[in-house]
Amino acid sequence: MSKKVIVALDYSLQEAEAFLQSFPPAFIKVGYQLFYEAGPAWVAKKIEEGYHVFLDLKLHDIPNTVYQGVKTVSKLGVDLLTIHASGGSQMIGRAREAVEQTAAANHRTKILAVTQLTSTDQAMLTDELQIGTNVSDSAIHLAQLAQRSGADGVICSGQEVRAIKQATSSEFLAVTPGIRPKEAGADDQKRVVTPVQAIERGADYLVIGRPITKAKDPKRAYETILQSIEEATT
Ligand SMILES: O=c1ccn([C@@H]2O[C@H](COP(=O)(O)O)[C@@H](O)[C@H]2O)c(=O)[nH]1
Repeated sequence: MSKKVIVALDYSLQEAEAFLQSFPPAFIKVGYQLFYEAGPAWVAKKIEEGYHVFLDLKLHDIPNTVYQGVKTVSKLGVDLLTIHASGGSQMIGRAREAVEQTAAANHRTKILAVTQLTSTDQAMLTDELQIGTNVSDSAIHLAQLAQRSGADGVICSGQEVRAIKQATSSEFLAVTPGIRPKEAGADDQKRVVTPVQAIERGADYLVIGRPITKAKDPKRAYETILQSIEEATT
């Protein structure tokens, strides 16, 4: 069960190392802040040490540029890598081609396509971005596009995970950030659910950052979340 919760290490390199010394989760997410400072060699070292790594680079560019970038980073052996679904079918297809080409005998990086960021709400989609669809409908549409184009799964809010599983398939991965235990504040997240809600709606992995990393006792916060999931599923 502990592999279900991916801890987002939105930290400097020094902070990340200190965190992992005090409490090593099985699955870690490396985003811009840590990757830009620590670099690919650090990620490769963590994989060698036994961590499962989700590299959250949210690539979004022309198909060839994404292909070249994915080819380079997937050689590291990360489990999960993000691109944006809104990059379109060709871009997603090229990302899939890249991970197929760099796959080892027993390992292939899985491509996850970001649907609508969990920090986006309806008002932002309509008023700022001038996209005239419902935010959940848009996430479902992008998930179907991602599946058709070769992604292994999506990043979505727990609010849409059930509908996305129905519109795609149970094997198509749904990875959900925007997770907030009841007692935690939402911060900049808009489409949030609790850990138990995400699991009950069918999420394959939960991505959790600040409710763990900013807690007074991160290990305890992590274990409390795992326990709540365990209790809800047994
Ligand atoms: O739609 C998305 C895509 C990615 N994220 C990432 O997940 C974590 C969430 O951190 P919290 O501190 O638990 O809010 C963060 O690293 C984001 O970059 C997301 O939140 N939403």
